[in-house]
Amino acid sequence: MTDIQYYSTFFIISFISTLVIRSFSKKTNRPRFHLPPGPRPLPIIGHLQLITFPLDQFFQKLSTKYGPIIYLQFGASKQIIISSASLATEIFKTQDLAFASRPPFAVENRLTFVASSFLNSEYGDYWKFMKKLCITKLLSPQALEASSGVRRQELRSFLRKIVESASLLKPVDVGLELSKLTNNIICTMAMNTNCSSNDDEAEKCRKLVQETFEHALKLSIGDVLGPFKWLGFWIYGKQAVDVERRFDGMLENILKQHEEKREENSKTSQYKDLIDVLLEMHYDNQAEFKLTRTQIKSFLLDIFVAGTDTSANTMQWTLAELINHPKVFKKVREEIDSLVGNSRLVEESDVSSLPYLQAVMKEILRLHPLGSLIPRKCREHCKIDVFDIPKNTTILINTYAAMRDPNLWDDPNEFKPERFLISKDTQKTLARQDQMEGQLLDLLTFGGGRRRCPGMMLAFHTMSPTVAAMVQCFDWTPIEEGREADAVNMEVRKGFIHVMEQSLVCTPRVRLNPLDCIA
Ligand code: HEM
Repeated sequence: MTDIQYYSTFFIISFISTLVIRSFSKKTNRPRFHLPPGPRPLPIIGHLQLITFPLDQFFQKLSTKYGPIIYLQFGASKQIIISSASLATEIFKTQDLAFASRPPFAVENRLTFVASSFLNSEYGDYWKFMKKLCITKLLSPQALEASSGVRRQELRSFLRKIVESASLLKPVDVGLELSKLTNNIICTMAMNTNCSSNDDEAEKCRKLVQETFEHALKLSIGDVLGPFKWLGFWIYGKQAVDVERRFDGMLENILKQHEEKREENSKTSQYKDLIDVLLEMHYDNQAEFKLTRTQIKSFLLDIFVAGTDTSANTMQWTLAELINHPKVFKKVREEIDSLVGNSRLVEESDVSSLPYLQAVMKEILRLHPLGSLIPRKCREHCKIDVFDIPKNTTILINTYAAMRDPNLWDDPNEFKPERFLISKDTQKTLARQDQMEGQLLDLLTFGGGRRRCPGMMLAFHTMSPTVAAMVQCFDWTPIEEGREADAVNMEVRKGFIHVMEQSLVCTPRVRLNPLDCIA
């Protein structure tokens, strides 16, 4: 189904169904709330007819007219959109607990893994337990230190492939290769399976994660349909169930392989990977939380969905911006050369001594926040500014708009890494100073508060050395429609997340052969 067919179906079904809902609904004595402003809604469909894509840019445009907090209604789905850094900070810091849940996913009960997902879960004991597990076993500073060898090895495999293409003067689908790289890193970190030496299995996993993501977006049509949400499942559910079934099969195999080794390992006190720990919690009747097999699989799917294409797409944006800004590219390269020289490859441990590279990464995360609409649910009735936020309302925090706010950032749409090198006393406003404090930690790109992305440091440990190596070792010529182009097309895909319309394809030319530097 093409995008146009998809959106027309989406529109027609939501229109008909909300019409039906209306005709059956009775008038109730609902409390009167002082809701945020917004455009005048049409009966039944609300603001559906106004929507344009990309969605974050559509909300940004509305916010310039109606302000930083807007109330919108899409069919049966009602939401409040937040577009300023100060209101986002209020949600993430001052009222963090009240906004610590995610909105329910329309058809989650029909999809086993989605129903058990901790990423989408309500705030509560299950979420707390899974988040702790995720951090201690995978994302704590100690776990990241322990997995640095995995990232090093996978980065070298990635660079080898680029050198091969360069020697054949063959264009590389950089987006695809970066997606394989991050997938291999997460696969190996989570499952202790060397994915780059088992390309088929890793590729199967990567495609399944992508399909899961695409189907989840399509199924979100159910939110608009209210009580008729099953219609959304009726149209798209079959494919989603099929993806779940295939993912289940793949993970079941991996769990069985670990179970076979379990007995052996327990005698030899061998290193336990994440799956070993999860299986222990599955078999131990005394465990603090006895995990089901489905919860284990759902947890792994969460880690893949959250941790792979997020970093890959961000790196893709980075290389694209660097190609389009040759002076910045040159400056990053000079910084690396002066620190590292030309006889060894730049390493993860060098990044802390490369301030300009770090500024580039921050500027990319400001301009291109991948999940630019962060979904939260209000757990109790509360107020933002002077407006009522009724209990269970869905909130979308538009980090794309907040981080391009002209009141906070000079030339907000320009790629200017230097802004992150400015000393604190020359910053423009207090709000911005607050945002800059701790630099990495307060970038809204990773959300905030209890639900803030726990993978932020892993993302930096993966992205910074990869980008550094791509700049240190290669020159890149972008390819558009099969021909060399002067610049990369920076168009954003017309959808729900902030990704490039087309995967970045480039011809690499070796400048410093990484294979000569790799022992
Ligand atoms: C550039 C890369 C990444 C970006 C831009 C990103 C962004 C985000 C955002 C915006 C959220 C929602 C935060 C909120 O509600 O306040 C999130 C949640 C999450 N991220 Fe990331 N992320 C990235 C990489 C990663 C990585 C590498 C992992 C590692 C597995 C990861 C794991 C998670 C998890 C588990 C959650 C759910 C947290 C929860 O609901 O409690 N992310 N991420």
